[in-house]
Amino acid sequence: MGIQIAPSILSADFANLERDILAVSDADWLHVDVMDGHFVPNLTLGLPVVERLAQVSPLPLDVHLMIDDPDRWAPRYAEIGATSVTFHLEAAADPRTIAADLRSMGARASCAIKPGTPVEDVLPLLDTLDMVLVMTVEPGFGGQAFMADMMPKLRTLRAAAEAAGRDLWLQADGGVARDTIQTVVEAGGDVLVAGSAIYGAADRGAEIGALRALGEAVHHR
Ligand SMILES: O=C(CO)[C@@H](O)[C@H](O)COP(=O)(O)O
Repeated sequence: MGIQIAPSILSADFANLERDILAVSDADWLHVDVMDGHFVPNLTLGLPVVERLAQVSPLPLDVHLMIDDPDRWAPRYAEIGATSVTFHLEAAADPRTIAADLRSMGARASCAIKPGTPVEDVLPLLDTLDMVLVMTVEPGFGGQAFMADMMPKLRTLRAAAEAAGRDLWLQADGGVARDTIQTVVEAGGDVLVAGSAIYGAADRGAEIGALRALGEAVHHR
């Protein structure tokens, strides 16, 4: 499996989402941050908008739910066409059932952990998951500084997946840019979310290409 570049539309122009989605069509996945103003101190978009994004996006939709009660809402995002649905472990009442529901609907089941959540908390769930998202900033906002001290979590997860013979996707989200992407890939990350790095670039396609080349140069799986 090669690395996947996933532009985060949190850094796009929300008045021109279709235009800004088409501007990153050289990427692999489209990362959509759903925030509810409760689980995180920011509010973005919800089901009706994501449903339309799924219809206009040429890329598979990678939905990151930063919301309370993912047990109720996560399957709804699979229903409207998300390819991956990530829920936060800290918000989930029954993560195994959420993951099973997502898989039964044909979506990739993914669980995220915030910087303060120990990686050990997600390890018992790996058999139910297709991806784990390691937050490399506090969730809520784009443009924050990358937390290199999250890399041991990626290493632990990659080692656990390999020991179990699993092709687990490992996503890193927050502060991923040209100067940090190789650190993430070396630690075992293979799905790289980048918001400000891509949307802040004058040529978004070129930035995606540059990030991919840097990541591929150190990717050994
Ligand atoms: O989930 C989040 C923030 O909570 C991210 O997806 C951000 O959108 C990443 O933005 P950058 O750090 O790449 O600017």
